[in-house]
Amino acid sequence: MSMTPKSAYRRILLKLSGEALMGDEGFGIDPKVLDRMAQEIKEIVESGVQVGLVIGGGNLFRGQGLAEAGMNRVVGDHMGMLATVMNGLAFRDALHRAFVNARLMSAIPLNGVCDAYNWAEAISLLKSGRVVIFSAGTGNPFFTTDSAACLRGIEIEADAVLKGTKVDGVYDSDPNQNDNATMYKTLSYQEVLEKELKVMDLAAFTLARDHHLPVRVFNMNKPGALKAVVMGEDEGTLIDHPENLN
Ligand SMILES: Nc1ncnc2c1ncn2[C@@H]1O[C@H](COP(=O)(O)OP(=O)(O)OP(=O)(O)O)[C@@H](O)[C@H]1O
Ligand SMILES: O=c1ccn([C@@H]2O[C@H](COP(=O)(O)O)[C@@H](O)[C@H]2O)c(=O)[nH]1
Repeated sequence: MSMTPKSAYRRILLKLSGEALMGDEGFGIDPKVLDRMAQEIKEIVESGVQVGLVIGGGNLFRGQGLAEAGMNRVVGDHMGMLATVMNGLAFRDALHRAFVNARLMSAIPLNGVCDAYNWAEAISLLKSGRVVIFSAGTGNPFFTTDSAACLRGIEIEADAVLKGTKVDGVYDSDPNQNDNATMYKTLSYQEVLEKELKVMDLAAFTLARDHHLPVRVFNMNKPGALKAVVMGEDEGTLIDHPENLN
């Protein structure tokens, strides 16, 4: 009988911060971060977990920032969505180098570059053990990749959205602004809304709440944290309905 520990999830939607892909660089992608994350994903795929992936674009472009600099917001958002395709291309390449089978889909069709988003095909690929990267967000301006993560997470019937970010979890205030910020181990969706904690934008968050999709926030820069989350360990912050929290 196998003594391999069992993972807590059958299928996950993993959201990785685009900003965290910069590593020590000021802009763009640090290959060291890509390779480390690819290895961590390889380990969980080999343990039998199906992985859908959404990557942010904050290391390259954000529509809001571009609009503040004078650009049309919709054009800026288009650039932001294309930035997530670039991150997706780099990440698929890193997964292939790590011998992980991966497919890249885009909500904005880019013939000859990657596949167009197709729900049924994504489910079939996930079932066959491929990592599926969902890029170009929702395909619409005025949204974020957190909304895309929750949307795709619901569509693929993921057990949870695992949000990899640059801090250890959700705090009572921004830990990058306040040294005395305290981290929560668990939170209900309602508490997040009442305390106005910055976990995700409201559109993403209410989508998760209304579709009973748990969200776990963890630090993607902490080696082993993703594995710990997938094995059901008490890593980061879990957000769910109160009846599902201990
Ligand atoms: N209450 C809070 N708890 C945790 N982090 C917080 C909180 N308030 C603000 N933050 C900030 O939110 C940041 C993480 O945000 P998030 O992961 O959504 O964004 P991102 O890095 O901008 O992602 P992307 O690059 O994909 O757009 C943290 O680095 C932290 O400084
Ligand atoms: O559905 C979406 C998703 C994203 N965008 C634009 O892309 C950037 C990058 O995404 P982040 O979530 O901020 O990392 C975002 O700021 C938007 O400008 C979008 O328009 N629609």
